[in-house]
Amino acid sequence: MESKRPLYIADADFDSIPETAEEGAGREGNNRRSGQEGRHQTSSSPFAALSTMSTYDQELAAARKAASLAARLCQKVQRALLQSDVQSKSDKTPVTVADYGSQALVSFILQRELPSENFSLVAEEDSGDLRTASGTETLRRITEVVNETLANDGSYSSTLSAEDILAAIDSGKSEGGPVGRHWVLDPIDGTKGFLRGDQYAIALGLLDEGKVVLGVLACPNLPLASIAGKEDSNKGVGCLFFAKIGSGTYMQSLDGSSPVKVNVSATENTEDASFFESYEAAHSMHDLTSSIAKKLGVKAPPVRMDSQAKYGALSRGDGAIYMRFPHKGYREKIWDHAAGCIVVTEAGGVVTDASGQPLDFSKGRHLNLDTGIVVTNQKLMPLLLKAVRESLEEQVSSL
Ligand SMILES: Nc1ncnc2c1ncn2[C@@H]1O[C@H](COP(=O)(O)O)[C@@H](OP(=O)(O)O)[C@H]1O
Ligand SMILES: [Mg+2]
Ligand SMILES: [Mg+2]
Ligand SMILES: [Mg+2]
Repeated sequence: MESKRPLYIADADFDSIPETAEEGAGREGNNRRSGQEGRHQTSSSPFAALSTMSTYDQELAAARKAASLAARLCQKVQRALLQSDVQSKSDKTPVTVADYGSQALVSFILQRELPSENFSLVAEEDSGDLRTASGTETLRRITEVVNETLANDGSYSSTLSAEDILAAIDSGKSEGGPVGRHWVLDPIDGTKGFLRGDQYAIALGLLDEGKVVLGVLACPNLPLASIAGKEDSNKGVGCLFFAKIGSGTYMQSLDGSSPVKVNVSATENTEDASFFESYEAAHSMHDLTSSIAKKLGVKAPPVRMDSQAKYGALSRGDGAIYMRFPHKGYREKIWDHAAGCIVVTEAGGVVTDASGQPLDFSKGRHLNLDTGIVVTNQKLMPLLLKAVRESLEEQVSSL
């Protein structure tokens, strides 16, 4: 049964946030910080900063609402996925009714909640294929599922036409860049995981003058409890991670439980540090990450997972390292990392390219990267970068 409760999340919700993730969710996992030694705790209450800072609060509330509602849409489509809901894009990657529907819904909600003449959205999908004769049925399904989701939520009285849906999707064509504010959206990150019934995420970030200032990750198939050491990690109602610059990272269940603050693993011991990587070998070189893990003495096998759910899981200490090394020639997109990056950094982690440089989200729709992306805590990063350097050198010399 779908809940009909509107998803609007007011600032007052922060009043009930418990002090730690353990308190709120009764989670397992033994490799996290014992106390709240987070960088942003300047007062006895972890929420003082949130309640006094007004910057980006409205934007964050709108982003949480948009991502939560988009997650409901995706869950509905995933439950009843039809073969006709899946298309292939010109670059041969898959796209579904849910990718388009999620993008239309998030775009609609952001524009409704935050009316602005300067609305700018950098998003993955466009309506090109939907405007062709073969896209007509897909567009009908998208329109239907978006309107059903809006009607079930009940906060808006609007019914969107097929033209409104196309326009909402195409608002995502912005080029982003270093000036002004730009929303960055991956309506379904990990479409291949979504199709397999595995992990996927709705990833929404906000850039202000080229920097990510807030991020929301809705992960409908990620359990609220730690997945560290678990075989079956696809249960429960799903998680919503959110972070605002200078205010830490919080997690709540997608059905609206109280948010809890999360922190990355504090482990300083590489042997205990399990690592995440893409499930898809085509997205990241598994042989290279295996050589890096070996140099670090990592004992556990890699945790292979689709989407930015990896950043979410890392932000709460389910594992300590995430490595991503695309095959030669691939250009990373900003929507694949913007939300995940701030979710991890606000939880005390570090995200860099393979040479240790921070990711630069100000260059347009792509990231200009040196080889790969690595993520871990501050203590482990120098060791990880050293192992990466050595493994990359060995890879070059073996050619
Ligand atoms: N050859 C490739 N190398 C690296 N990443 C790729 C790729 N082809 C697609 N991707 C990206 O990898 C993302 C999924 O990452 P992951 O492997 O962590 O699940 C995809 O996001 P979408 O699913 O939104 O298209 C897509 O942007
Ligand atoms: Mg895609
Ligand atoms: Mg993606
Ligand atoms: Mg996507």
